[in-house]
Amino acid sequence: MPVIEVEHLHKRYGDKIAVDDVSFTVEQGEIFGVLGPNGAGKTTTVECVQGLRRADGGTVRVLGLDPVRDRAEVRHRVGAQLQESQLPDKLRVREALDLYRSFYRNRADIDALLTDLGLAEQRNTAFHKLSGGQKQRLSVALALVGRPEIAILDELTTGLDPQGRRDTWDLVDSIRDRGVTVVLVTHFMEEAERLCDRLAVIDAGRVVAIDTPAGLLARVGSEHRVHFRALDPLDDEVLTALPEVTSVRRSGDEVTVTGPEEVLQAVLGVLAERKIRYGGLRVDQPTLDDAFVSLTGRGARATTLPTDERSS
Ligand SMILES: Nc1ncnc2c1ncn2[C@@H]1O[C@H](COP(=O)(O)OP(=O)(O)OP(=O)(O)O)[C@@H](O)[C@H]1O
Repeated sequence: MPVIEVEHLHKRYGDKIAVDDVSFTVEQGEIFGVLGPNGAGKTTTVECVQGLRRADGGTVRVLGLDPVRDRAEVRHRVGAQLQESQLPDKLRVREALDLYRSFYRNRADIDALLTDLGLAEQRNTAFHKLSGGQKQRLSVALALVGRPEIAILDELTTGLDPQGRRDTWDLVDSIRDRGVTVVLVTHFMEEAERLCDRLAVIDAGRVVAIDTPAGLLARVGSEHRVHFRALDPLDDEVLTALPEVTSVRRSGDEVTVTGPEEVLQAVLGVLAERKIRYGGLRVDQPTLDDAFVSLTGRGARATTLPTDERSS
């Protein structure tokens, strides 16, 4: 059963079209990703879902409600992550949770939440003394303090180190395990691949694909790329003659061979057979980055708009 239904959402800021035409549904209990480069319209889309912005066209239903007209009800049932700067420096972790809890009809057990989010030891720590990862966990805790049915997490791991990012991913899994539907806004491919059941890829205000991570990968095919440096003379034909090889590229003694999953074994076999020494062996598998590039014609981390347009 869908808990969020967005149909032909359109939103402008003055003359600027932030969201052109976006449609998707989110099913109960899933982690749904909204993925796209900076300026694609992700935040505007989820702000319309939360009822924080009024759409200029299309319809949005959340738990069967109109998020603008039924804002009060939606606020109780949809938890959203706060931006860091929205908390005063001196506010302590426990105080922040107590305060935000008082806004909600359904109230989470704060001690259990602190333990679950690994913040029990920081309960009396002032906000400005928390590390980046702890601040991030607190913002997630604040999104959960009203025991929401849906949690919207926007750019959750931006600014975290790799360990902090992995910890946060485990946290998102555990939120879903509590039965909460998660909408995750991100421009990190790896994050989307690791966490999301399905995702909408948004580019320049439009949905370019909605699929599972595996489904998106399948769209770019399953070509693997084997890179190595040939330390002995090697004729390209030795490689192109292999049935597993679809292409061979050379740059000096650097060789890149593409083919299906079996291409690595085939290449290693022929190098061993001909006693050709090699170094720097590396294999690239297709990633969501490749899927993104093939869907949109550019990398996910690229900014889509020139600076002057983004500042308007
Ligand atoms: N309040 C606003 N007034 C004018 N333009 C805005 C406003 N908020 C966003 N925009 C513009 O609308 C477009 C979509 O912005 P939005 O923040 O929704 O994208 P995003 O995909 O979330 O980007 P990011 O990953 O950078 O947060 C961008 O071009 C942005 O500059």
